Amino acid sequence: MPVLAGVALTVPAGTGVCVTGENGIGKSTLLRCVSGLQRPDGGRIRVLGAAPGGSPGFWAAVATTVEPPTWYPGLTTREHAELVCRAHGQDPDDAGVDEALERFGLSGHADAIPPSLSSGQKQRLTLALVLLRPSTLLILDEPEQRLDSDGRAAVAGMLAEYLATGGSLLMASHDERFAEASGAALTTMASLVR
Ligand SMILES: Nc1ncnc2c1ncn2[C@@H]1O[C@H](COP(=O)(O)OP(=O)(O)OP(=O)(O)O)[C@@H](O)[C@H]1O
Repeated sequence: MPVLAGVALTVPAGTGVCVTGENGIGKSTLLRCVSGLQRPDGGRIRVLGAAPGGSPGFWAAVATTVEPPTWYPGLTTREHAELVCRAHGQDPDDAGVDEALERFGLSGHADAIPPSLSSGQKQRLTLALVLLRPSTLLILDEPEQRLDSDGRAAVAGMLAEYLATGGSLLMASHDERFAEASGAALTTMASLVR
């Protein structure tokens, strides 16, 4: 049985869209297809003018948390952030690794390895890493999950800042207040079916 049928969605450049809807309705499947991590049986998906996922250029422009992160054995929180910066051609100091860890409340855990962090701290690190690297489009699956209320407010503010500086955002969320605070337009999964 198809999960998604007749779904149409456009995210204009420089805007944010948040898809809401009940458990199992297909939000993650949609984000996986848009990220090129899952291939639909039919239909057409264009991301930044091309098919998703097929080129290094796509992954240079698109930062996503749709796929759960895996951690490098023995590398600390700070080293993960430095690695992400270097992989994207940024000097970690210029990119503001320490500031990013501070913003995400991870300064005290900079020298810890990610598996030792709490689930909410791991989610903070995951978001810190996608926001630290340069990108044109963020694709986030329930970024608010496992965050406390201060963390949600802080991340919503950072997403609003990302949009204000020209980025585009597609996310799924169960928290409408969080999505609104991030500056994303809310749309229900059901309303996307034509
Ligand atoms: N790997 C898989 N194999 C088979 N079916 C899957 C798989 N992943 C998801 N599904 C099914 O696809 C449907 C949509 O799941 P999806 O994860 O996209 O929903 P969702 O809207 O993101 O849900 P949630 O709000 O719980 O995160 C569900 O019926 C689910 O059972």
